[in-house]
Amino acid sequence: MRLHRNLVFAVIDALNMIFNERNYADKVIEKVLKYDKRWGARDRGFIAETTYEIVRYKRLYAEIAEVYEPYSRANLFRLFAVWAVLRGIPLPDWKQLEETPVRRIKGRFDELSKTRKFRESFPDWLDELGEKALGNELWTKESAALNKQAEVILRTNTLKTTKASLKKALAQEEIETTTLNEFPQALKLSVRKNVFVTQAFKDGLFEVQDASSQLVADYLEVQPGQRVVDACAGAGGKTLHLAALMQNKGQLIAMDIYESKLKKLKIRARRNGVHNMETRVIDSTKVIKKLHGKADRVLLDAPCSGLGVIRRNPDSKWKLEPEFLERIKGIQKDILRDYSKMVKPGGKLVYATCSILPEENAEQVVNFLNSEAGESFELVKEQNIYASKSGFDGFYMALLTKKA
Ligand SMILES: C[S@@+](CC[C@H](N)C(=O)[O-])C[C@H]1O[C@@H](n2cnc3c(N)ncnc32)[C@H](O)[C@@H]1O
Repeated sequence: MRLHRNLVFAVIDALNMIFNERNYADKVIEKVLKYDKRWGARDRGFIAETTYEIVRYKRLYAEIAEVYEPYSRANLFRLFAVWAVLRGIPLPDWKQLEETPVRRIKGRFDELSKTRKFRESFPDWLDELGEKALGNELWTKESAALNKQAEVILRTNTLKTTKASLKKALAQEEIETTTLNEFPQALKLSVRKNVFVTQAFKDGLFEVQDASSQLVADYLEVQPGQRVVDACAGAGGKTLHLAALMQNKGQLIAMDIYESKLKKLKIRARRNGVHNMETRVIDSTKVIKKLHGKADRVLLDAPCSGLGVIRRNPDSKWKLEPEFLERIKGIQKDILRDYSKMVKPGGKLVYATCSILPEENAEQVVNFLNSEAGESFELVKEQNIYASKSGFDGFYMALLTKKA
């Protein structure tokens, strides 16, 4: 591989915005990719993937390069040089890469790789937390799996098409996909491509949604004609799936505390041909109270640490803080206590997170069941999904029923 100056400079700019200015990696990459319209798919892929890789391994590369935050431009080039050397990419004779100590980099890599928190590049507190929560063996595998690039998975929108027809439509647009056995509506891209520009996407034939996430709506066992509440709907990845499972029949109420997210959901719903959904902003407790005892099904896809989806958001390793985890656990507890009241007797509730920490998952459910609000509920089943075992995002889901 030959390194191109303007692409490498774009990576350095992106790293500066992510590490020093603390912007979100996905937003930064979106911005940097707009620098030059002439860049092709391969150039864009280089910028995005190289930036993500250096974000993933920030701690390891910084230890190898012996550089500390905030990173000067010269030090960002040193991080880049570590990435290039470890990949075996020949370094060009640019002045920014002069005097790169290739042998020393390889030596330090071998030494530091013996220690998990350096090898997998996790902050001390998170590495300790992961080991305490999952045990040494599972966390060692999981921390490695969370550093793998996530594949692109699509969910067929069964309101508009079938998986087989979607596969064909995408093939006509030169997008090859394979099916995944345990996921009825999923297609996996054989080669990473921008699927948002396809006609199939514009026609609402699919949404991009990780395979683990596709299990959540199924878990709620919805039926056409029911009243279903998605209480933490966000931009509605799971709401759209619920609408499809309900075959557009019944009432689907999507809620969130952020109106901006629900606005995005409305746009997606239109594209998906969803007609049975309405959105409600949770701007007071009244919004929830109005629905007490009225819902056949309630989905609580709760806000969480996102530890299960680090493959997609590697910068969250560096943004997450112990205080945030404590705060979010409090919110999860409140959500379970307050929103579960919307379930009618005999109805069902799913509590889900994209975290792998028991304290956000099974322990929240146990505490809820032992509380006054939870005494009329029973746990039917629960599932922990680990990236190291499934190859997809880490997730947790629990199905509860309210006694009739
Ligand atoms: C894991 S995300 C939801 C993702 C979404 N269900 C999907 O599939 O695309 C959690 C959502 O909960 C929302 N949220 C945070 N606090 C909340 C609260 N107290 N009540 C309702 N929603 C809340 C966040 O704005 C966020 O959109």
